[in-house]
Amino acid sequence: MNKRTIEDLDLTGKRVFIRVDFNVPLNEDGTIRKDTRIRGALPTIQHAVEQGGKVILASHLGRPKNGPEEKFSLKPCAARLAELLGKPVAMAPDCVGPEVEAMVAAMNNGDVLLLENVRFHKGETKNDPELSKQFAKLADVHVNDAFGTAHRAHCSNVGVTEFVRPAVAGKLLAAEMDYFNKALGAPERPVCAILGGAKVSGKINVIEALLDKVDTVLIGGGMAFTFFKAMGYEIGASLVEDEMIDIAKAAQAKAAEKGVKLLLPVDAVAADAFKEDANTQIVSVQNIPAGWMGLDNGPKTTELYSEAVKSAKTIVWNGPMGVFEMPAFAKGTMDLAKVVAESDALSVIGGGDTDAAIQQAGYADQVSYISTGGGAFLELMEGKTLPGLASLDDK
Ligand SMILES: Nc1ncnc2c1ncn2[C@@H]1O[C@H](COP(=O)(O)OP(=O)(O)O)[C@@H](O)[C@H]1O
Ligand SMILES: O=C(OP(=O)(O)O)[C@H](O)COP(=O)(O)O
Repeated sequence: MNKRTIEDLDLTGKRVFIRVDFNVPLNEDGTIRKDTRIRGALPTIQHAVEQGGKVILASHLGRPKNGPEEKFSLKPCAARLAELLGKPVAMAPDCVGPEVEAMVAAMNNGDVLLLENVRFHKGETKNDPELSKQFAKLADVHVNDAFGTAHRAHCSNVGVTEFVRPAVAGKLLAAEMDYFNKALGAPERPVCAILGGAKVSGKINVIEALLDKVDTVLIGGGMAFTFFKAMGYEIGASLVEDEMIDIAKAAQAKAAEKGVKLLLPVDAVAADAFKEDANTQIVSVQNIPAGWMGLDNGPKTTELYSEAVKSAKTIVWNGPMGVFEMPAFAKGTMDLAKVVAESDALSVIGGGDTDAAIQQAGYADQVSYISTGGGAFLELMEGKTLPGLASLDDK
C-alpha cells in the first residue's frame, strides 16, 4: 500500500483520533451479535495505547436519521472493547462539543475514549466542513482504520483530514488493502459475485460496473425484488426500492449485452409478516401473494446458485440471501454458505451481516478470507479508489 500507516508515527503524548468501524450487527435486545469489527480494530488500538497515545475512537452505528437515539448508541461497543482490551474505555456523551473537548483534555497517555455515534450529527454524512473542524479540534493525528466505511466520504473519516495532518492508515485498513491487492487485483476466472442483503440502493449501483469484472452475478436477499418489480412481477409486500428500478433494468440489459450471467432467484420463502413465527410458503417468484413478502431463497434457487458457485474459481460474497437472523428464513443463506465453504475456489466474504451469517453457518474457517467491509470491498472490485484511502498521506 502506498499510504503512510500508524506504524510510521511517534504517538507518545499525542491525541490519536482513530476512525474505526464499530457498525456491528446487533440482536433485537440491543446486545452485540458479532464483534468481528471491534476485534479487527484491536491491533491498531493496542498499538496506539502501547505507544502512549491518547486514544480517541470515532464510529457510526446504523443509519440514525433524527439525531441521538438510544438504539444507535455505541455504549455496548465501549463495554465490549473494554473487555477485549482488558482496560477501561471511557464513553463520551457526544462526538464533538465542549464537554467532549474537556474529556479529551483530561486524558492521560494510554487512555481510551470512545465518542458517541458520529451520525447523531446530520453533518457527518454530508461531509460538512464545520463538523470536520470540530473533530479536528480533538486530534493531533488522524488514523483511518474503518475499512468497512472507506467507500464513504464523510466528516469523521475523510473531511477531518482537511484539517488534521498527519492522516494515516490503521493496521486493519492496511491489512484489508494488502489482502485485496494480493488476492483480487487480478482474480482467477471465472469470478462469481454473490450479492444480497437489504442495502439495495447502496449496492445495486455496483452491479453495472461489476459486470466488467466478473463472469456470474447471483442476486438474492432483499435486492432481488427490485429486479422482479422491474420485470413486472407481483412482489407483494417484499422489500423494494422503486427509485432503483431503472438501475435494475440497466444492469440486466448490460449483462445480456456482455454475456455475463446475472441470475435471479426462481423461488422464494414467502411470509405473511416480517417475524419468525409468520405463516410461510414456498412460491415461484412470479407469484408472491398480495401482502406476503419474500424473505429467503427457495430450494430451487439454492440448487441453481450452487451449480454456479461450483464452477467458479473466485467467489466474492456480500449480503445474505435472506433474513438469516430468523431461523425460518436462514436456510437459503446457510445452504449456500456450505457450498461456498466446500468449493476449492478462492472465497472472499465481506460485510458485517454476511460475516455474522457465515459464522452462524459454522463455515468461517472454511472460506479463504472474511473482510470487515462489504460495500467497500465491492467498490474495490469495481476498480474504484476508496475516498477513505485517497485522503491519507502518501508514503
Ligand atoms: N428478502 C429480504 N428482505 C428483507 N431483508 C433482507 C432480505 N434478505 C436479507 N435481508 C437482510 O439484509 C441484512 C443484511 O444486509 P446488508 O447490510 O446489505 O449486508 P452486509 O452487512 O453483510 O453488507 C440482514 O439483516 C438481512 O436480514
Ligand atoms: O456496514 C457497513 O457497510 P456494509 O454493509 O457494506 O458492510 C459500513 O459500516 C458502512 O455503513 P453504511 O452503509 O451505513 O455507510
